[in-house]
Amino acid sequence: MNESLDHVAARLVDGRINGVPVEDVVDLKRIEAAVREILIAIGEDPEREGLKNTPGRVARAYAELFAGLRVDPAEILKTTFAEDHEEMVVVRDIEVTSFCEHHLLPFFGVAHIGYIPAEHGRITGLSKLARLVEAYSRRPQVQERLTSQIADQLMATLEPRGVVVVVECEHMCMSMRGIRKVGAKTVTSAVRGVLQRDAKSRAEAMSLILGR
Ligand SMILES: Nc1nc2c(ncn2[C@@H]2O[C@H](COP(=O)(O)OP(=O)(O)OP(=O)(O)O)[C@@H](O)[C@H]2O)c(=O)[nH]1
Ligand SMILES: [Zn+2]
Repeated sequence: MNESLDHVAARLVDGRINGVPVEDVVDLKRIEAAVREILIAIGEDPEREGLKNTPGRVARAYAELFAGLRVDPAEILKTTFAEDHEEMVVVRDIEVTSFCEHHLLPFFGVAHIGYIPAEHGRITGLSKLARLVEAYSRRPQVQERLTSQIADQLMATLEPRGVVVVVECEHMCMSMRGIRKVGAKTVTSAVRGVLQRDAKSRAEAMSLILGR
């Protein structure tokens, strides 16, 4: 299987995800067999008209939904620009759709990312922040890890003065089943560098991020 997809806005087009054949992204046959087994186990008939093509569909959907596992997030941040901007850059409301690794049910919401470039440092293209979110969310996840992985990758690759990441999501495993609390939002944050040390900068970052 391919180690890496060249970018992450994973979409299945003509049997390919970002140009990579779908069978190189996941083991389609294995997923198909497993889904067929699940259908039998829940008491369904996998041969009936409506379900006949379901194992194949699920396999192709999983290739798209878990494509982040084949992406090297450091690659995404390779294109940078030298810029003397030593103030906060914030991209707010980046859509998140991911899968809780405990139940393989979706969680979804938004991520907000802020960073302060280093003195005479480098900035990244704004879309790369959203691509980073995609790379880490298109895999089995927990929200806390998603949040800290984004922050840590930005620190490691861009070497900024500070980073803050806030993720707000609703988890289907809490609303569709189990405790069944629809609308409960989980908010996680990861703060790194100067923003961790300096309460005033952190407060400014948070007010920009939360838009209040
Ligand atoms: N910390 C954290 N927990 C999560 C996340 N997604 C799902 N969970 C929780 O993972 C836990 C798994 O708990 P278990 O007791 O092993 O599983 P369960 O019996 O299905 O739990 P219930 O959901 O309480 O019915 C649940 O409390 C979920 O709410 C996440 O992103 N972060
Ligand atoms: Zn869950």
